[in-house]
Amino acid sequence: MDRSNGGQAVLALNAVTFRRNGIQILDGVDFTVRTGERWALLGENGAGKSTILSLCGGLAHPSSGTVDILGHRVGRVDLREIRCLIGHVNPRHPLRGAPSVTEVVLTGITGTIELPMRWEPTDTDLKKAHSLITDIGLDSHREAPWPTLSQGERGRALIARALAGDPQLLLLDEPTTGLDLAARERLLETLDGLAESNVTSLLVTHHLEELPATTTHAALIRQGTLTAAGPVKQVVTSENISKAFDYPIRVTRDEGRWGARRSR
Ligand SMILES: Nc1ncnc2c1ncn2[C@@H]1O[C@H](COP(=O)(O)OP(=O)(O)OP(=O)(O)O)[C@@H](O)[C@H]1O
Repeated sequence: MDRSNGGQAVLALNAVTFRRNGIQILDGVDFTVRTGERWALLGENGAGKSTILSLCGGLAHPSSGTVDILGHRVGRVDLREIRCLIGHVNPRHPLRGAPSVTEVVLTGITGTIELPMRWEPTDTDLKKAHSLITDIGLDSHREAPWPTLSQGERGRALIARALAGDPQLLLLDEPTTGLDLAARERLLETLDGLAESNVTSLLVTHHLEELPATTTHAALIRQGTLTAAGPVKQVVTSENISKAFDYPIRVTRDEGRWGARRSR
């Protein structure tokens, strides 16, 4: 396994292409995410971000090239085995009925959308779920039914759900989309808090303002091709962002957080 830069490769994409219905969606995508790194994947609408995330989550196979997830080559192993090592935070998480926050978080342990019939959590499972709920600041909503939660509360509950499975990799698909200012800041605080436990993560977003301050690396994608990838300070620059979005943008950084304005 590749260990350069000190960390083990958690994700390695090499010369990845992805085609659907005769359309080339990804072309020659290369990047490696190592243990403890927190990556952001940025690009305009339709650039191919979600497609990369689904390859990284073992939800799709590349048309050519290779994808290695936690040392497993996609195509050579049962993808279900890989998926249980990954926490996938998807704001469009499909949920029926009205499970409580605790029940939703417990589904991170069972690896299912709903709690399996006749499955009972052990005391350890419950303690773990409750401790994660405390960590994300939802103690007072522990037994609240899902439909009554705000979008921000759901976002945080889904992060707790993803962590309940002790993932070796966390994938976050636009986790702050649609949140109000305070809810977004709370969620970013939660994500920054995860940095202390050295969780390896890959977060997809369109907006620089939605990058956690603890982001270590970034990849920029335009029309299915990476235009830059590497340490965040080198990648998230006015020049690189303007190129990726094909628009003149001035990038700012203040107290660790990024901002973007049209450059004049
Ligand atoms: N099954 C498919 N058949 C044809 N085209 C597809 C298919 N799936 C995705 N695409 C196209 O591939 C491109 C990349 O889609 P993807 O969802 O990965 O982009 P994205 O960067 O996540 O976009 P957004 O920011 O808008 O969510 C888009 O142009 C999309 O229309």
